[in-house]
Amino acid sequence: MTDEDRATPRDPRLLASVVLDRDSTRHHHGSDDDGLRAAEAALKTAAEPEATFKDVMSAGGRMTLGVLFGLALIDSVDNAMFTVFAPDIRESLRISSSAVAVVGALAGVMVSLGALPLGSLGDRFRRTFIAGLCTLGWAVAAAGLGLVQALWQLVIVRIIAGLGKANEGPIQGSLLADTYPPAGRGRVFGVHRSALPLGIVLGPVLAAAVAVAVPGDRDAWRWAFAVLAVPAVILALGVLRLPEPARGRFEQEALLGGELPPDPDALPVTLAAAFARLKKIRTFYFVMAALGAFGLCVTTVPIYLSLILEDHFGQGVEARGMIGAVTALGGLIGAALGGVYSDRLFRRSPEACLYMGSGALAALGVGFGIQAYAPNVAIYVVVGLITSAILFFGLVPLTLVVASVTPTEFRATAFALVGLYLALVGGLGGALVTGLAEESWGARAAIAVVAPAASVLAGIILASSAGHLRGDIARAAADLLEERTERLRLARGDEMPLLQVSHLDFSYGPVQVLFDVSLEVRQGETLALLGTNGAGKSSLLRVISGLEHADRGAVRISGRTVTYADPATRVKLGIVQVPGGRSVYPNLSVSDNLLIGGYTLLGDSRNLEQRAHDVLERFPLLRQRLDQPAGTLSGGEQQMLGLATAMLLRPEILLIDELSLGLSPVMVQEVLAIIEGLKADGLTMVIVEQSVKIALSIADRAVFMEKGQVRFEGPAHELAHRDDLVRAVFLGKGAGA
Ligand SMILES: Nc1ncnc2c1ncn2[C@@H]1O[C@H](COP(=O)(O)OP(=O)(O)OP(=O)(O)O)[C@@H](O)[C@H]1O
Repeated sequence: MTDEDRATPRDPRLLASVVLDRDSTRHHHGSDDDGLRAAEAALKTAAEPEATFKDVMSAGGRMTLGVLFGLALIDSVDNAMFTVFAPDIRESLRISSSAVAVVGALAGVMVSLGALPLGSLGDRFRRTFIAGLCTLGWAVAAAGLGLVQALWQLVIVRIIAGLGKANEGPIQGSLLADTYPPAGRGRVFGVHRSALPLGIVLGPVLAAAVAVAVPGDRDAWRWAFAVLAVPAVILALGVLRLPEPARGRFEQEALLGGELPPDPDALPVTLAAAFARLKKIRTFYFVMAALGAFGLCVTTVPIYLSLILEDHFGQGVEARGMIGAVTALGGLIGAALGGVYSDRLFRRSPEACLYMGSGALAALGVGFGIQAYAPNVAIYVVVGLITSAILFFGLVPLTLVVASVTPTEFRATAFALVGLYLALVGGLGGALVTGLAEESWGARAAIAVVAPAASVLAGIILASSAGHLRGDIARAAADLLEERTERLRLARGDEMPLLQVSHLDFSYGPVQVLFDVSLEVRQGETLALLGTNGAGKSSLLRVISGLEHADRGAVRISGRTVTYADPATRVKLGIVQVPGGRSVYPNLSVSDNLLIGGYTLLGDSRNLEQRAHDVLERFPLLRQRLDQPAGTLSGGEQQMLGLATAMLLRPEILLIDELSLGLSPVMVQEVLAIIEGLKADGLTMVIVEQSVKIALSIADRAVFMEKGQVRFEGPAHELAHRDDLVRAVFLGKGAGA
């Protein structure tokens, strides 16, 4: 037993509570806690005993991997066949070589473009349905390819084919992660990835077989693609019948001892919220940066390597295809070894698995550099076999690392981003950099410079994320545990706070302004949010109402998690914010302001007139000015109009920023009278207010914030006696309240 084992409990649930405790200690003391990382490493090993591939298959069933492998294989075969048949397609359709090349690249571009929307859909809807539909579309495109007569038709079918293929990374990746236990995921990803090199080998074989079957036919390629449509349809039907696993089920079982019951009220994750969260997962951020750099090397360099085969070794199209197929065999071996070793290393230590990936990334570019200067074809092929093996050996652990640090709610989006960075960021950059280098120095020197530089840089970036890996895994685990605690509270029928903010971190770009903020507001309560200048009060309100997205933590309304929901959804659930300052359409009349404000936020005109009529009962002053342009209202009247518009939305909880800012004392009294009326009617409110006196006169409870942290929370009358805090607000504002 190692020291690490002794220092951390073996029971996953106990471990997760260690994680939570240590995480909160880290927040309070502001220090990074090594113990947290050690705990999470043990969590991984404790939760998952070593499993044979047979165990892994019996846990998830062979069907899912079999069908998804089949899908990946026909995708790859299709690509390979398109390359092989490119000259025939060119002749049949009487189009130029460059047109065929552009169309050939089109499918790849569509894979990149389609991945993100598909990933986002995959985080919301049945992934088996999406994958099935994409494959059916793909099958239609393959059959259609056999029928095309003109370039534009070719473009359309290849666009459809590319979109169909785009499900592979995000949808199939996340399905695999949720179907097979983490202890065997490396091997599962390895098998799935090996479909790509296998397709490169089989594509030319199938093409040759069809050419033999239809001898002398210039249109043999049409038959080849039509043939491919048959297994595609069968696989599409197969994927539609696959079981849809719950998202994150293995993580839940390991940590919580069972799956969380499905949440029928779960709200869709918005892309913006997923991005905000993902970019704050440091390991993920580093992986993306590394892949951007790696893409410089891996997307365009192989094309220049192929040019070298022609220019320096005089190899024609067929020979080049053959060499491509032979070197792809290395990829098969690499993917298999990558799967076995990444599982083994991850079990031992997640960092080791990461280093395996970074070492492979770095080695690949060096391998390409050597391949570019191969003295003859034989050495070129041998080095090509090795580089192909290294590539697939390195991609598997990366997938495993990404799966382990990303929240399971948007793992498909995370997988989509991986592909996007590699292909678009790296690919476009690679085309530019390698192209410029090739023009100046020739293909060989360009490869020898660009490929090692980019891939060693990628390896270094990736390796330097190792220090964050355990902490990121631990935080993903802790978030899951916290979600479970809240769901249990809800299921038990405990009285839930109307608003709950839990362990919230938030940053503007690199600058963090909220640190582990937690607070609760009960039904009917008025909470004053006080604090020094720049303490983060407005930012907190913006995160609650969804105008900004948290780096970490949760926002719930009546126990329902809205953390990843968009502002409009939150408005519909009753979270309504009255923005600070003058927030009216100045050229529109007061009544139009009300109606438009209500319409844009509600998205329809549901009884708006009636609602406006009801709301105006409270705002007699506005009623007298209904036809007056809002811009001509005084500051206080505009503040009232903002309040009235918010009330039109029938909020469950009203968030008011800077209630009395810039108002005359008389106007303050009028606004306060309205707020008191709302309070008497039982409306729940959070009020950010500069004046402690005003705030404490209407609030039941107060929260005092300083430098992004909650310093005091308690009954309003208690805060009135905390001279230190009250003085801080006075001093912070510099003016009396
Ligand atoms: N859009 C923004 N971009 C970058 N930084 C911002 C942005 N808005 C606010 N900040 C910074 O975030 C921190 C918190 O600001 P916030 O407005 O939330 O504080 P506050 O408590 O409402 O302050 P005040 O009472 O002075 O309005 C401040 O340091 C501020 O400079």
